[in-house]
Amino acid sequence: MTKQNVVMSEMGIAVAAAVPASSPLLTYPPPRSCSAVAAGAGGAGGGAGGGVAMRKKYQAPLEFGPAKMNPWVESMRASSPTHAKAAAALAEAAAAAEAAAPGAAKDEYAAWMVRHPSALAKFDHIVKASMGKQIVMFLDYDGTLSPIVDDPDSAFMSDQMRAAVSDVAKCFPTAIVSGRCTDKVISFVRLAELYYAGSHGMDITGPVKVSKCTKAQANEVLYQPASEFLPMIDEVYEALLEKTKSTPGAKVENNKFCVSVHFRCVDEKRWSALAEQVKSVLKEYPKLRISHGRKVIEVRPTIKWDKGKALEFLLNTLGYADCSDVFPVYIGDDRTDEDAFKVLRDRGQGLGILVSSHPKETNASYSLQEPAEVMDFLLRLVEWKCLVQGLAKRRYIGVPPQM
Ligand SMILES: O=P(O)(O)OC[C@H]1O[C@H](O[C@H]2O[C@H](CO)[C@@H](O)[C@H](O)[C@H]2O)[C@H](O)[C@@H](O)[C@@H]1O
Repeated sequence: MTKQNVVMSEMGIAVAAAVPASSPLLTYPPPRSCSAVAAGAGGAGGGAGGGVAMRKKYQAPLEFGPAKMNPWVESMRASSPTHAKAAAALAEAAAAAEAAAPGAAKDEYAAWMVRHPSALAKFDHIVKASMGKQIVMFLDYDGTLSPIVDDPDSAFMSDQMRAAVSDVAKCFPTAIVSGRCTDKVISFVRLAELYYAGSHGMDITGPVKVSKCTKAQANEVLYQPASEFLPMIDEVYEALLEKTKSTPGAKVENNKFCVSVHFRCVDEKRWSALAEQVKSVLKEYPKLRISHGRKVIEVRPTIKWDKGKALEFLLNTLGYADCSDVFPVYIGDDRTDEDAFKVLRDRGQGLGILVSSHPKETNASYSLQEPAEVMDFLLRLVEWKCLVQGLAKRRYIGVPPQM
């Protein structure tokens, strides 16, 4: 097996301590009002951190000479947990901060956990809220089903995770929603029975259908709202490849309806320069915009379409438009997943679960620390569903439930 440099999930907690309480505030997403706090975590579709703005922690000031740090880089850093390589230095800084303000980071984490409790700890509460409703599962891929690694082409999910997702899909309609192109994410997940919404929801396919004539198997294409952008995306991909090839470690990934420019393996001193390279290419493409992810800048069409819209499209496709008896559960780790969390919050339906081991401003109601916890949560859902179904069957055939 290829040895991968997996991002350390526990870094978040350690690094949290490294930032003084006076550090500046995060501007994304904008702080919400106190009324949103009142909706609180734990409620179906309930809100997240509310008006309490999170500090912009984990961010040692970057030295880029006299020039100001590129705002794209700043924004990307805000959503990128620290890499294992920086662990030693940050642990040291964390210890120093802990000495300066003992317990501050722990207190902040504890306060965040009150607003975004563990979906495992609150499992009974969650399934109770879903009673009498159809659960529909939405799962992000990178950082949710697979660990974050240096090489995007090697972000494989484990066989155990695949089995858990397969079991979940037997119990509930299930979709994978990813920034990657649909073909790539299908090749990683390898489960024919799922819906896939790749390219940040711009390429939606249904479960595999077998053609009667040719016996060929293919995922049925359901919606591609950005198809007119295909030639432009190919062109900008080539331009970005050319422009960034001088930056060691930079990687450009063609995700069909969008392009990712990876910063993960680039020396942080070069991040601003790389962001400038991307910016200079995009000047020629006013119909494209950017979003940020975990050490990645994503280039995509300016159309009003995102993971939240994809979630709504899939609910409609599954026949749950305007239904009150559906309970969508969306699990994701990244900033682009916030669009989906927000849709659920605004609809007051189901719930969002953020995968993060450190405090982050989010529209999700609950949290899970890492993909391993996501797997536990999925397995518990399956177990619960089997139990409920078993009890229902016994009731139907008149067998008394066993104690
Ligand atoms: O929506 P997602 O499924 O979470 O996809 C978002 C991006 O994920 C991938 O990049 C991230 O994971 C890589 C592998 O662990 C990591 O090297 C990179 O730093 C992360 O940003 C994917 O490669 C991107 O194309 C997706 O947009």
